[in-house]
Amino acid sequence: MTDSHGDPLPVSGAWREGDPVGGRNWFRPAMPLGLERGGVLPGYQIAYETWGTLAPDGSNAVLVLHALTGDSHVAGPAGAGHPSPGWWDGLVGSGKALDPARWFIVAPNVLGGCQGSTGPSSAGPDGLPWGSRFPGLTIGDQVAAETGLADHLGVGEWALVVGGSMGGMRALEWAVREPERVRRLAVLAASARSSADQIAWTATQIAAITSDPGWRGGDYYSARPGDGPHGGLGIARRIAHLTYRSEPELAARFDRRPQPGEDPASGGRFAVESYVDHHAAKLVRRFDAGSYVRLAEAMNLFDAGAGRAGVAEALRRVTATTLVGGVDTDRLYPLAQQRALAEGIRGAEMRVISSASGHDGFLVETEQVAKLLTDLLAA
Ligand SMILES: CC(=O)SCCNC(=O)CCNC(=O)[C@H](O)C(C)(C)COP(=O)(O)OP(=O)(O)OC[C@H]1O[C@@H](n2cnc3c(N)ncnc32)[C@H](O)[C@@H]1OP(=O)(O)O
Ligand SMILES: N[C@@H](CCO)C(=O)O
Repeated sequence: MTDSHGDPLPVSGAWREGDPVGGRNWFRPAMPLGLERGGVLPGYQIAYETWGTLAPDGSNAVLVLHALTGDSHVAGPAGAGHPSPGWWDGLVGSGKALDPARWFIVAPNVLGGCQGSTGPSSAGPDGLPWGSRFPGLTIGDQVAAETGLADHLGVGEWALVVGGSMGGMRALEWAVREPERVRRLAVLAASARSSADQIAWTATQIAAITSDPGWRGGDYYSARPGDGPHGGLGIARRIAHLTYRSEPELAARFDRRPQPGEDPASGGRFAVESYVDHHAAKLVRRFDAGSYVRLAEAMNLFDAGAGRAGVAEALRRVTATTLVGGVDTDRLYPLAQQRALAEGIRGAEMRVISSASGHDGFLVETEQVAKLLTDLLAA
């Protein structure tokens, strides 16, 4: 099976020998998953990694939920089956905020993703890639799959559920849907429902992918290598990446400088152009366009208040000790959205992460996030 670049998908990577703290496992429930938008998903799997050991009384389990293009590899180096190094390496490990000596840390790859969990690039019931037949998912469906994983692992109640961005949506959904199973909650750089601005940015990214002739209606997996919608996926990433960073940061880092050795006036690139090209190329090498579209749709549909008499009512269900974090320069999920979340959840505390990096601040400012989690875990 190939990705949108025509390269083999990194879906079958086994646990790497020598990984100091983690291993990847698969949860394959026997029951199909009924979906909120209709239909069922038969025979799915959730890839996950764990660090540490579940305490006999089950009190030390921590669920870490990744963002749009993240994966189960929260910590540790890149390697076979892990195209990127751990995205929160500064937070998980000996002496860190989430120390495996104390906590049993679980990180699943999201349902619909492409890093081990079932998604559009996975084989469907007939053995062929799901492609366009892969059903539309919601954040609620993804959390439902994760509750199955929690049952499988013997985790009745999470000591902490934490996530940023799309991971923050899932963390919030967990605390609203399963309040008795979430003792502490950390929602970072997210909101209770996707805003018009977020929907528009995401829809534009989806359009970039689906208008690439290589998309083939979502059924490009048997195209010859290199013939998938990698151009469209790269444009989607360029758009997304700019929303993840801040304007002052780009000005300070790149200004109008040309990329070394290139002249923008003669067909060369500005340094900032080369920077977004680089991030596009990197994502295209490690991510599947079909997953990007399905996950982006789920984010756009997210509204914690849907079917629950509105956001205020939904947030009232949360019983977890809650910390909401936002990044002061986040132009995609502005602070006002996290403030509203913190106001709506009983007893929740609001923390502001100071960063030049915009939305990506929740990934970059690991020291501040570590402090936030350490404080919450001490509560
Ligand atoms: C929670 C999650 O699930 S998120 C998933 C995790 N990973 C990703 O999303 C990967 C995409 N990257 C990102 O989102 C961000 O880069 C982060 C948050 C991971 C890291 O942010 P930062 O440390 O600030 O990195 P920054 O945005 O400056 O990018 C650095 C890269 O740009 C490259 N770069 C910088 N300037 C230029 C330039 N002018 N031309 C080309 N490349 C450039 C660097 O060489 C570096 O490359 P590398 O990442 O291949 O080593
Ligand atoms: N850089 C992150 C940000 C999304 O919130 C990602 O790609 O998942």
